[in-house]
Amino acid sequence: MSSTLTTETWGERTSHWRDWPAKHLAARKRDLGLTVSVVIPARNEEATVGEVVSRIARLAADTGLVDELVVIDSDSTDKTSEAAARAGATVHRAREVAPHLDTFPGKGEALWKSLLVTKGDLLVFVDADLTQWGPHFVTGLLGPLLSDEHVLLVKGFYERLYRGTDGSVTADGGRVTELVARPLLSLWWPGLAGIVQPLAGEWAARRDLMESLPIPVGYGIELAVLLDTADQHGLEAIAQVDLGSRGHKHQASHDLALMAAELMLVAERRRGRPGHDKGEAADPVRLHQFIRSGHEIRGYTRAVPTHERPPARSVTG
Ligand SMILES: O=c1ccn([C@@H]2O[C@H](COP(=O)(O)OP(=O)(O)O[C@H]3O[C@H](CO)[C@@H](O)[C@H](O)[C@H]3O)[C@@H](O)[C@H]2O)c(=O)[nH]1
Ligand SMILES: O=C(O)[C@H](O)COP(=O)(O)O
Repeated sequence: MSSTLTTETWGERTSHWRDWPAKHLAARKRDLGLTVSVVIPARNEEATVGEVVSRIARLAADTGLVDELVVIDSDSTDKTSEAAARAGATVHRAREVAPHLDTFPGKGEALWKSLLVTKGDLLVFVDADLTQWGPHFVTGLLGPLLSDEHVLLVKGFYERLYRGTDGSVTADGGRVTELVARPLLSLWWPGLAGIVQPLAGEWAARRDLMESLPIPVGYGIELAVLLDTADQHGLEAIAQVDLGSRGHKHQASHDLALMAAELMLVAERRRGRPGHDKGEAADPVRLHQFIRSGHEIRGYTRAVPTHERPPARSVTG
């Protein structure tokens, strides 16, 4: 089945997960002699991480497509590590990986640390808070990497389900994608505007690529990797795959504002603001927010994570 996306630039680099049967991929992987690591970053995801791990572990056992299944516990205060290990993952705590390199909170940090403890030639990233998804996310993302050596980065895309507080489900998810990422790309990187889910937490990349890029420690990682890959390797290095539908645990809009600020910072740096080169820590950036309490409006600020890790290859030698 082909994807229905027909934009001129992206049409030919867009596929559907059904285009990539697991059996064919496993044979191709064997022929190429490549190994695959699936990495799941998780902070306080004890409710969902076990199911995500166990379904991918089953795919690994059934197909031989996954050589390593790793959860990076990102400073969880619940039983995420235990649930992930019980379900069959190898678990590392982000702060305990290469402790001499210090530690930062954040998803980007978890994925950067994963580069120091995994071995796969191909890396597949899957979020731990998924509620609607399937192991076809993994096979779909591997398809373009196993079929075309010029592809370095594969982004998943899907219908974004949104579960309201009353339990109703609509296709209105992806608030930061719609309100920040898409406008940023359309204004400043129109060549990338055909990426359907630029912030997708489900994506795959070659290790060589990942080890060559600076990685923002927070939620800027997806946008940074997309922009830097396009900048250094061209749009030909990027493919995307239709993965169907995806549901996940939602953050409050108020918290997503921090993510939005992180994305704007990543974009601003890559637009070349003087004195804010890639990978350089900026001055502290604070997000100003307000809470109403009775008749009072109270202002407060939160720190926006600004740090970017250097390319992993610079610390692994
Ligand atoms: O400090 C953190 C925060 C999150 N996570 C994990 O990262 C994944 C995604 O985090 P989540 O808070 O669910 O992000 P979303 O609100 O869903 O944000 C979307 O947009 C982000 C910005 O591009 C992407 O990083 C996410 O993967 C994508 O789902 C989950 O498994 C989290 O447990 C960590 O490991 N450490
Ligand atoms: O991609 C996004 O915009 C964020 O993950 C938020 O998604 P949500 O609005 O579906 O929670």
